[in-house]
Amino acid sequence: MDSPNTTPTAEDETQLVSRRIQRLSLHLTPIPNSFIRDHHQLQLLTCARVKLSVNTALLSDFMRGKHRGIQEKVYEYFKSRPDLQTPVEISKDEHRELCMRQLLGLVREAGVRPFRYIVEDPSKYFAIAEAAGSVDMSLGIKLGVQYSLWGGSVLNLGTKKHKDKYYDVIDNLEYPGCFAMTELHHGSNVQGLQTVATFDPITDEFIINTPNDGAIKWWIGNAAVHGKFATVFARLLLPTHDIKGVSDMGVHAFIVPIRDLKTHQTLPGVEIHDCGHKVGLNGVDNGALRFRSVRIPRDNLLNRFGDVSRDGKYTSSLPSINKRFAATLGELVGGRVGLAYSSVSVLKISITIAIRYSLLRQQFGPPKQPEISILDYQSHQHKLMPMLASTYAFHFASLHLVQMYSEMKKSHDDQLVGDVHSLSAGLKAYVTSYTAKSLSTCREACGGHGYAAVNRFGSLRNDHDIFQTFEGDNTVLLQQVAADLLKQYREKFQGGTLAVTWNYLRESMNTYLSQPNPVTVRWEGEEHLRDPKFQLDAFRYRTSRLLQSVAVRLRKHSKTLGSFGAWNRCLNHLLTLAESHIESVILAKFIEAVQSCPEETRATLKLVCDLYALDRIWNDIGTYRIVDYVAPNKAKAIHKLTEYLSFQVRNVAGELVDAFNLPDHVTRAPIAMQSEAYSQYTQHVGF
Ligand SMILES: Cc1cc2nc3c(=O)[nH]c(=O)nc-3n(C[C@H](O)[C@H](O)[C@H](O)COP(=O)(O)OP(=O)(O)OC[C@H]3O[C@@H](n4cnc5c(N)ncnc54)[C@H](O)[C@@H]3O)c2cc1C
Repeated sequence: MDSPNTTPTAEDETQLVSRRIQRLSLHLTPIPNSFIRDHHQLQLLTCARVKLSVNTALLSDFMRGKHRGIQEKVYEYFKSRPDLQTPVEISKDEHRELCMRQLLGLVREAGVRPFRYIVEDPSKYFAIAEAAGSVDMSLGIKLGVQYSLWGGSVLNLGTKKHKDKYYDVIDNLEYPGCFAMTELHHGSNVQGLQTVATFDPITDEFIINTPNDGAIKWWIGNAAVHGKFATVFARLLLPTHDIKGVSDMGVHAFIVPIRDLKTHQTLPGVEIHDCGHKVGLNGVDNGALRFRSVRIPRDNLLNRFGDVSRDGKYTSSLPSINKRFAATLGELVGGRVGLAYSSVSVLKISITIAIRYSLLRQQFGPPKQPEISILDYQSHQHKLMPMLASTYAFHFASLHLVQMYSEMKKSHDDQLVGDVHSLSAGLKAYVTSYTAKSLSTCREACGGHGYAAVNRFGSLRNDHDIFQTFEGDNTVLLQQVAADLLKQYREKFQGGTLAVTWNYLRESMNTYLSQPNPVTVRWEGEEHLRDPKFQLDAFRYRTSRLLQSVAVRLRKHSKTLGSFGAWNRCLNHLLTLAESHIESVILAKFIEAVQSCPEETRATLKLVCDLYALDRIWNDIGTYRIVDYVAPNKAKAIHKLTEYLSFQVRNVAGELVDAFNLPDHVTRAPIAMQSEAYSQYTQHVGF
């Protein structure tokens, strides 16, 4: 056995190390868990750079996706225009103007036209938005407000007449616009919006009105400075001849001009204020809007899901207010898809900086020996390696989401629409929460130098933080996932079909809900623990248990508390269920990527995937232990193997971040310019 029972001598250790290197060079030959002893590990790390050989170029090719070309065009454009790069210190007003110039430059000078891809090829649109966000997150969001929110609402909620009138001027930025949904009193609860649009049959116009201060549109991107138009979400009111006088048809979207096209003066009846300096994203001009009987032509109703005729009759292909509301919001999921995708990109930048610096930075070491790299500390590996594995996992999952979204845009298949809705909500919530926490961990992993603004963690963290809230608050979105799972669960027992993402529930619910096999719960061999079937089964088992148990609890509590109260009583359980499900979807996509990647990259990706899976299982080991899905010896083996895999990933961490293929002028942090050691950093402060 490799694992000695007595304390090894220095000679034993050296032999041990050299045998180990031989074995590891044979691409991850399984090694008994007992091999790793804490006191050995530092020795191993300091004596040898044990390394799996990584084909970085091939891995990078596999990762880069089909739209890398247009992303490089974005990067190159900004590299060629240093005057358009955002300086570390900049005032709010300057940042807003710069951000607008960046967008104009990208669209008009570099000829990158995102708008056409919103419908034609969404994956290309997301690739452009991601690259723009890597240049400056404010730019990515401003671009998103213009094209995905304002432009997307016109294309997706309007009809041909709107497209004919607005397409070109949105595309070329002649008409910068806003998406005005949120109000002071209502953000997540969109059905509670109070702004009204009352039809006036005499003049054939809608009258847009803010009935009280709570209905002031708040946080509206592009409103404070640049916007000329806004898509305003308001309750459509039709005059009736009964005692009520009006009939409320629910929330609809209207195009409302807010500034004069020539003079840029605010139009009569519109009052605009600046939401002011924010925690981050100060390149985006968020504003508040109040409307005082602003008249717009009837044609300005975005009438794809509901229309009003000249004589004030309402028509819709959808039978109820709820269905129309769902269809309207359903068209807006693209924003969530984009945020999930861009959040992965932020995580890539952040982990790249942290890992490059952690490889460079040396602190302490064994007596009379050189100092070691901080990434050689087990604690550092524990902070950063599962995060690196998660970044890879999220990369594949978000690509899958983008693919599904693109298919949905083409086919409009009902089942796919439901699936994309849930998955985009879940992934957006899960990934953005994870990235937000990771940004702080990365900063801390870089010590004091991580705190220098030039090294980017501050702005990345501040700019990204709101990703957890806009386009749907994460806690609210996860509830949508849980609600969908419960719906699918009920349908399953009524013999209905399941959407693609939940298919595993039908296939294996019964297996998962039976008692765990008393033999396999004790299996602790590395081969078993690294078997994707074991890993995926463990994830799905947890989701199935959570789903079944919450369904029982909801039924019980709703008898006394009603459905709203019961939901609230089980809320934490529901959120855990949603996260668990999303984790299992992420793992399934990662396993597929391992299976489909080029042969030469498989060992590397399999290693990273195993770390992702086992780290997540270990994080939730209590759940598995409570139901005896995992016996104590197996739990211990999982823990040891997770640490060992972290160590193995550390040995290829540099190559793994290189495979993200982020040029230095995109990562920008001087501490991440590994080839030049500290020279960029010292130059930055004036040496
Ligand atoms: C920088 C920025 C830019 C924005 N841009 C735009 C824009 O261009 N256009 C636009 O229309 N809007 C925009 N928004 C608004 C944004 O979409 C909303 O902030 C978001 O939808 C959340 O709404 P809220 O702020 O009212 O939070 P709330 O809904 O009040 O939520 C507050 C807290 O309550 C919790 N909570 C709420 N409901 C529940 C529930 N059912 N269960 C459990 N917990 C709950 C949430 O988790 C959250 O922690 C922007 C916001 C910001 C900050």
